[in-house]
Amino acid sequence: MWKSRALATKRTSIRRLCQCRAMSSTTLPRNHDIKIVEVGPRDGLQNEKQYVSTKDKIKLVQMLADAGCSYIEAGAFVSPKWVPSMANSTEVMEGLIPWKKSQGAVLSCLTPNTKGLDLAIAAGADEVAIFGSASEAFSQKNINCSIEESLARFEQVAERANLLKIPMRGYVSCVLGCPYQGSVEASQVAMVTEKLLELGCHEVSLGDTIGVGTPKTTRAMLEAVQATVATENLAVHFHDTYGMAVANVLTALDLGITVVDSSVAGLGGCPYAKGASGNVATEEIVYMMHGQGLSTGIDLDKLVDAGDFICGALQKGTQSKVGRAMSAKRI
Ligand SMILES: CC(C)(COP(=O)([O-])OP(=O)([O-])OC[C@H]1O[C@@H](n2cnc3c(N)ncnc32)[C@H](O)[C@@H]1OP(=O)([O-])[O-])[C@@H](O)C(=O)NCCC(=O)NCCSC(=O)C[C@@](C)(O)CC(=O)[O-]
Repeated sequence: MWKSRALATKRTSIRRLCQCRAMSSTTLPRNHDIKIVEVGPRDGLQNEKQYVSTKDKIKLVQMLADAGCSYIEAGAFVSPKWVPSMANSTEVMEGLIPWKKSQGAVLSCLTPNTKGLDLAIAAGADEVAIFGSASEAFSQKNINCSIEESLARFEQVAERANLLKIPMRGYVSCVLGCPYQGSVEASQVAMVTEKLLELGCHEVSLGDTIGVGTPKTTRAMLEAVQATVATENLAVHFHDTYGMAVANVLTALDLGITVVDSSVAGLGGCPYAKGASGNVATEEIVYMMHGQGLSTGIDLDKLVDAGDFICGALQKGTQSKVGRAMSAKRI
């Protein structure tokens, strides 16, 4: 009984994955089974106390692209008073322009308002991202306005981005819990996701900002969102605070979601979510996906090199178990 149910679930997941591959090829060019959005240079570094120079950020992006990362979130055009570590995003993006001409990687940046959008465009961003929240309290702390006000701000960003044909991604934070208000309703996650898609986002990334989700809560939340939103427009973004991130990614994959955000060396954390640890490490996701027979386009050895490089610059060890294991083997 259990076995046949498990088999039926597996078949449904594979069918969903195939449908998803077929659909995504009509929206965005995809050469691989899994699209990994490498968020290390932004989400990974935004919370670091240690100053990371423009030169080192540029080198990190280049090493990630060389490892095969084709989608890299390289910076954030947010208030430098709120997030000082992203203050050199213009210099980073501009420094990458000569190199970018010969590369296929899409470089994106966070843009909370039209001021951020203008700066991102001027600096040569290929894609921008607006970021909302499913939690009212987190929205106030993170971007200093209510959810409703944030959507009005994003409407202005979207109007201009759509006019200029700049692809726009959306984020919904706190999809499985909020550091300030506790539980978050899945219906609220679905509502904000739908609004961001209506504004023209090609993809919305669902963020477990404080990493409290388990496979069970992840499944329930994703199924609630999938009831109103097409699977091919969804991405997942897990922080690994309680060590559940890889299991949660696998749950999302089982539900047909093939876009995953992750951060090299498991860097990261959110300045507005105390105690939240880094994003799931890209090394872990690549290792797992390749082990599942799914392609990512990423060379794990070169990815580990990129992780070693940035950890050296930060003078700290990697948070990636795969990274640690592979480095130990090399020695
Ligand atoms: C949204 C604002 C700007 C509102 O901030 P505000 O203070 O309400 O905005 P304001 O319009 O009153 O402006 C205040 C000052 O900021 C400046 N300003 C205004 N906009 C910009 C801009 N775009 N770039 C640079 N400067 C800007 C503006 O010019 C002014 O400068 P002043 O006149 O005082 O010198 C602010 O709250 C902010 O920057 N917040 C940063 C939030 C952030 O970056 N959080 C971390 C990323 S989100 C996240 O981590 C979650 C995610 C995406 O990873 C998913 C997940 O994990 O769940």
